[in-house]
Amino acid sequence: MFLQVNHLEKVFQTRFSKEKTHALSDVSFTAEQGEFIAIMGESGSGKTTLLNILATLEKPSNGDVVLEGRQISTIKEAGLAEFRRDHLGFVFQDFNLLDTLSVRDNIFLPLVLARHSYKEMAARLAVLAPKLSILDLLDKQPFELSGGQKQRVAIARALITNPKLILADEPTAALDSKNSDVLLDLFEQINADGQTVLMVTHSSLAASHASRVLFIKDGKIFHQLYRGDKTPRDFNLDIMSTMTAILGGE
Ligand SMILES: Nc1ncnc2c1ncn2[C@@H]1O[C@H](COP(=O)(O)OP(=O)(O)OP(=O)(O)O)[C@@H](O)[C@H]1O
Repeated sequence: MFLQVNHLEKVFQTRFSKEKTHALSDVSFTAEQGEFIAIMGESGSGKTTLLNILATLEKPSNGDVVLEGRQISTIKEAGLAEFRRDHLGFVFQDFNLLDTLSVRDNIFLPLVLARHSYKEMAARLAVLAPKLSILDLLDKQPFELSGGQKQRVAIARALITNPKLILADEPTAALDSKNSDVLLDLFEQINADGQTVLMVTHSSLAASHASRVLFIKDGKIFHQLYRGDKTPRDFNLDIMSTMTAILGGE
């Protein structure tokens, strides 16, 4: 099994108050390599917390995550940056591009940190840039780009290391429908190449491109839907009715 998430629990307690928040109470699921999974649930249901635990940015209060046989909570603090760099790709809502670097150097950054040669970086970018339609943006600075362009650059940066697991938090939130479609098509293509995508989204339209949708409610997996041979349009209707059931408290 590529990814196993076992009984994750996360309790937040702020230093100044005794009040505890159970962000996750018991989340378990598994994922095969090459799946495209969307995670949905109402605001505050724990989606970002789940993604942050998978990203090794937060530690669970209980439970564990096993990625390709490796229990990620046992990785020492000193090894975490390297683990993230070598195994994970991140696509977040705020693009986190560095304005002092060109677009090309922003994309190369993870590979520079991993000490890859310029030749190798250029070869990988030559494959990715046309797919993301960013060839003519490479010499610009991030502040010269539109939101959709920045997002595509951030995606190139996430993909350039060829990560097996891509974690995306609301990747279409800042995009118009055309750019959202480009991004979602790309995620579908990535899956065909064997990479696994886990995407948190509020958009049923975005989720309808996934092969499976997990719904979180009260800190647990409330329901899951498989796309099967449904078109995104039909799958979208199923997703919307499940969301209505969750919001309606049925
Ligand atoms: N660092 C933190 N300290 C304390 N409480 C937190 C922290 N991070 C999240 N929480 C709480 O945990 C719960 C789950 O938050 P989380 O951000 O995971 O939800 P979400 O489903 O991603 O929400 P949204 O859809 O609004 O982004 C919320 O009640 C939130 O207030």
